[in-house]
Amino acid sequence: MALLQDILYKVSLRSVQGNMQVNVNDLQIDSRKISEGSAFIAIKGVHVDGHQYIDTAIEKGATAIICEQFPLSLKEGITYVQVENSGVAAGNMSHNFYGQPSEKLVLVGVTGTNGKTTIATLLYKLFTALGYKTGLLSTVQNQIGGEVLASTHTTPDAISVNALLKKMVDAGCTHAFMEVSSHAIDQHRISGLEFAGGIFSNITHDHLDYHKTFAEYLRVKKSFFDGLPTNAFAVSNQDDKNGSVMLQNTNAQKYFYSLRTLADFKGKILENGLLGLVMIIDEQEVHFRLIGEFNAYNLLAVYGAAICLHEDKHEVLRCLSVLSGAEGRFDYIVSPKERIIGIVDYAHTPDALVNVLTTIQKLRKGHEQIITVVGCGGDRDTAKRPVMGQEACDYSDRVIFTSDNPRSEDPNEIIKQMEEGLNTAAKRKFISIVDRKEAIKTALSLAKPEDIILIAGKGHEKYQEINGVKHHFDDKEVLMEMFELFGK
Ligand SMILES: CC(=O)N[C@H]1[C@@H](OP(=O)(O)OP(=O)(O)OC[C@H]2O[C@@H](n3ccc(=O)[nH]c3=O)[C@H](O)[C@@H]2O)O[C@H](CO)[C@@H](O)[C@@H]1O[C@H](C)C(=O)N[C@@H](C)C(=O)N[C@H](CCC(=O)O)C(=O)O
Ligand SMILES: Nc1ncnc2c1ncn2[C@@H]1O[C@H](COP(=O)(O)OP(=O)(O)OP(=O)(O)O)[C@@H](O)[C@H]1O
Ligand SMILES: N[C@H](CCC[C@H](N)C(=O)O)C(=O)O
Ligand SMILES: [Mg+2]
Repeated sequence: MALLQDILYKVSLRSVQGNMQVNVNDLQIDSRKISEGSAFIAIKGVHVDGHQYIDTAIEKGATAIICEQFPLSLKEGITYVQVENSGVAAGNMSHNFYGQPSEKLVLVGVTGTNGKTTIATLLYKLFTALGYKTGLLSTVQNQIGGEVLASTHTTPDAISVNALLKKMVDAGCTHAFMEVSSHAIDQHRISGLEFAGGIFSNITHDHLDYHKTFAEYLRVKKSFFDGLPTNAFAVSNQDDKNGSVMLQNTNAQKYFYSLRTLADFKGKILENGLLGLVMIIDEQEVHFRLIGEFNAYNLLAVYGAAICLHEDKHEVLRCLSVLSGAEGRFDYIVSPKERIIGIVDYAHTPDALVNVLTTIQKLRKGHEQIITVVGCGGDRDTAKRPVMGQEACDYSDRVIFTSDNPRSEDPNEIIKQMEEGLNTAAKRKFISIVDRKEAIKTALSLAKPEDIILIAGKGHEKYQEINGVKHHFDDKEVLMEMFELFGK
């Protein structure tokens, strides 16, 4: 519980009608979650305008309304606060309501098209291994020390972020690592948070359904770094075309990592195989369990951030060398009899798919076929579908197009779009099987001893979302079931 006036600290107000000294029991951006004595923040969303739920919120017990426009008629006994931007207000108000939790621990945000979960999870594991009680907000799961909480978003809404950070503070966490998605930046889910540092992984094609242009996607990602304070650090990828642009206007202390040129955190790959990576980092040779060049970048980002947080370099590398990555990222199993390698990976962008497939190509000894099972999510960027379709065929011997999470779309239509524009060579390699289980089964039936099967796009996900219903589905579980069924 807090005074409305206090939780409006730092919020840009336009006008107020009613009493600012009222107690607020709870803060909500969703009228469906309102209880007695709540404050309701009306946000203009992608689908509907929260302002149309103001009266419903009052009927359910809201006593304070925060909005960008006052309703035509104001109700007696209710405090109405007009703000410049409801999304930004939600961020700042949540921060105040939950007692400024981000200022009570070291909070580091990770942004970029690919690698956020891997980097944030590695940082969580690293700092836990270094002896700190640590929190994590990620696509796969949220963690408060050892306690695991289900995750619904890559970056939760402002209220949930602050509620979770408060739980971390109350549980004694000193550090928290969180993914910062472009949707979250754009929707101000991170407004008001005090970051000790920010990390940039890379930026490639994704989410153009939402951001419309690549320039806008880049601008949104960059605004995270523009907003960092002077005492924070910003660690960026020197080898990404936009790695420098990202930090161009930040006030934070700038650092770069690179595998190719001189940089604050310079790495070199000596070996890259199924057993992991051998790298030289800061003149020290280290063996890591993670696979592929893209993970060498993730490891450098993690190393750089740990050094910025004043951890001992030898200790950091020693702890990092034994860590595994995040669930469902290059997760592989070898079949017992025919030594077929099944890889489950979360590659759901063109860049990630090429990275994972080129990594697999480098791992093969020569004769093995690469069989890829891949789909694209519904209600998401449609432009990436034909690109991912072509790439899968370019880098594999056989490809099975299937469903990812169709959501509200017809999965056959999505597959059709993946097939569009395939070149002649690609057309000879693919078949389409809409049922994902059948697709994986077919991949197994095609596989000869020692072949490599990549099942891309869903990684750790334990469901398939079809028309608003999440049905249990686990790529790794199905893969193991098929290994057994075929006795391979
Ligand atoms: C497209 C998108 O990002 N949508 C997010 C957005 O919802 P929205 O703008 O569609 O909300 P809306 O339905 O238009 O409603 C507007 C407002 O009215 C309120 N409302 C609505 C109905 C009602 O009866 N009463 C009411 O008060 C809503 O609570 C909301 O505040 O704001 C909501 C609250 O924060 C999010 O839960 C929701 O995430 C949806 C479920 C989603 O799927 N988002 C994905 C795309 C996403 O955010 N992904 C990124 C990761 C992407 C990546 O990096 O790969 C993520 O961070 O998870
Ligand atoms: N640094 C990287 N560069 C390019 N691709 C990567 C990198 N790290 C991981 N990948 C690929 O991208 C996939 C997703 O990785 P990860 O889950 O770490 O990214 P993310 O940014 O958290 O994704 P999301 O936006 O869905 O939260 C991996 O399964 C792998 O195929
Ligand atoms: N965070 C990403 C996850 C995509 C995962 C993929 N399996 C899909 O459903 O498209 C998103 O919400 O766009
Ligand atoms: Mg993620």
